[in-house]
Amino acid sequence: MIKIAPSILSADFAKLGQEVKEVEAAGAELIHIDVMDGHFVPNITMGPIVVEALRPVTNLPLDVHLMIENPDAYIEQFAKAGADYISVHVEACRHLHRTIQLIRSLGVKAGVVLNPHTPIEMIQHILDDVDFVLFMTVNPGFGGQKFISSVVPKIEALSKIIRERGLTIEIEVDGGITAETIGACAKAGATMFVAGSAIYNQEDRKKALQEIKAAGEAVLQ
Ligand SMILES: O=C(CO)[C@H](O)[C@H](O)COP(=O)(O)O
Ligand SMILES: [Fe+2]
Repeated sequence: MIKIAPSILSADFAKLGQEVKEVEAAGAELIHIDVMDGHFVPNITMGPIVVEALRPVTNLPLDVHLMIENPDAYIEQFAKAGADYISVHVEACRHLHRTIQLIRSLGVKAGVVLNPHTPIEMIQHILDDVDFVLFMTVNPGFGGQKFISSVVPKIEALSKIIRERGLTIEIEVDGGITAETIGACAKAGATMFVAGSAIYNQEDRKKALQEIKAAGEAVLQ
């Protein structure tokens, strides 16, 4: 089962509601919202008011990817705004266990994100407490970057640990996902895929989304 989460980072911000509705109609399973603060990453994007504005526009779960310092200070605002999934970077959290508990206490699915160079050992003691793990396959901060294939063995290794420990954690992949790159990640055990430029920068978004999903499902058959 492959879930596609279009990232609105590559959408037209002047008509965000329409852009979300379009990918929902095209078959998306989640809407991915990239929150950047200009500190943790060298870019500034959107905050809770955008999540709140989009909440009534779609029935899809809102997947909020926090690329910010001190996420604890903003998690409640994002939850109240309507986030269904919130993920935080292990590199940005001083007290990761506390942060994950905070997200869950608000009734939101909690995820931890690893940058391309961050080893999976960093999260082995939080696996009992998270709903999903997000692997960055680009350095966070911008859409439209090239997929970093050296992350794939990390996905494979985590999938094996999840299986061995009998956990029910979903694996999400974010960055440079296309019909060409999704297969290796799906084969490695990922089930949720963020795609920004590969959907929103295309003339026919529905066709682009369906091709990416089909390429992911093809390797599972
Ligand atoms: O978190 C992100 C960047 O930090 C984005 O979700 C990601 O880059 C999506 O864009 P694309 O599919 O174009 O790579
Ligand atoms: Fe993201």
